[in-house]
Amino acid sequence: MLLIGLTGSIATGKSTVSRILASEPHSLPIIDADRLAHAVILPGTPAYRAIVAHFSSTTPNLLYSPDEDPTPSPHGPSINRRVLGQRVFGATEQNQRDIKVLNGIVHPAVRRAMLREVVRAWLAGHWAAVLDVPLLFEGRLDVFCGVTLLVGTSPAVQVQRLLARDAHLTAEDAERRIASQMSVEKKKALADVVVWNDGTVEELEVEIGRFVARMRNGRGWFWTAVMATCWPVTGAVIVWWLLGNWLKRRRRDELLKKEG
Ligand SMILES: CC(C)(COP(=O)(O)OP(=O)(O)OC[C@H]1O[C@@H](n2cnc3c(N)ncnc32)[C@H](O)[C@@H]1O)[C@@H](O)C(=O)NCCC(=O)NCCS
Ligand SMILES: Nc1ncnc2c1ncn2[C@@H]1O[C@H](COP(=O)(O)OP(=O)(O)OP(=O)(O)O)[C@@H](O)[C@H]1O
Repeated sequence: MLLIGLTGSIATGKSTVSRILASEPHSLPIIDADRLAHAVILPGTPAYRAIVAHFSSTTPNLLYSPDEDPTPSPHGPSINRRVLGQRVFGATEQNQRDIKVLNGIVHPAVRRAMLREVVRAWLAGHWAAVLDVPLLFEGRLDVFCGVTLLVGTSPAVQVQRLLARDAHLTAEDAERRIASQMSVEKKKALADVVVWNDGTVEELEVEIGRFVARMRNGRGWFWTAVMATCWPVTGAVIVWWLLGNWLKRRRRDELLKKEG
């Protein structure tokens, strides 16, 4: 099964691309890291307890009051993600420390949940699955993907779409969220395929259709049959390919370092 690592900065169109890939004629399973990150911090989970223990005493209104809680639970009040986002996204040293702590709590749980969904997609016999992960390169999850697909927009379109979608964010909030991610230029250097999404959704659908066709054509029936029936070959190919991906990523990191 081909793992397609889908990434991009905030509001560049990952969910829109995911929707295209999930619907006819592609019908691919989508493993959405944002959705999983929300699920693993619900009341009663270990990540919830760790976040409350670390942030609640210094973050007013971190937890919803019972009458405002959008997802009431018998395990306790939900975390107000808007409030937590305001606490951790930003350029100050305190923000950097906070996001590190939050990532350290949430990311291992998300990775475990992702692995479970990948196995489920594979058992269901899909030819490919999409890992929709905003922090694919930052978390080095690209190493596990057969191909990485970056969705990009120009900065002006990105801010305009972000503010139109998330009306509660101010222009300053938007800039802070964008600033807490790797730059688009760097992501472009790390991605295998780049799709530019400054145009219409219809134009995006055509681009994605071309990308899927290329991926399908690249999968020879002979190797697919050998991999499906001969486990030692499958194991050897996976190890070989992981090593290749790791080396490719190292080369790209070195190039980026040289370019400063
Ligand atoms: C801070 C939180 C509570 C804010 O929740 P909120 O619902 O307001 O935003 P949401 O989760 O939908 O994220 C929107 C976008 O923000 C960006 N973003 C989210 N987390 C991070 C992060 N740790 N670093 C940089 N950008 C991030 C991504 O582009 C994401 O698509 C939430 O984003 C979170 O728990 N983040 C830490 C976990 C994480 O890294 N999630 C990203 C996928 S693993
Ligand atoms: N080509 C397009 N034309 C017009 N609007 C678009 C286009 N692509 C995406 N949008 C809109 O831009 C907003 C951001 O897109 P989307 O939610 O897909 O981005 P995202 O990368 O998944 O965001 P996030 O990082 O926050 O999860 C949405 O409101 C979406 O409907």
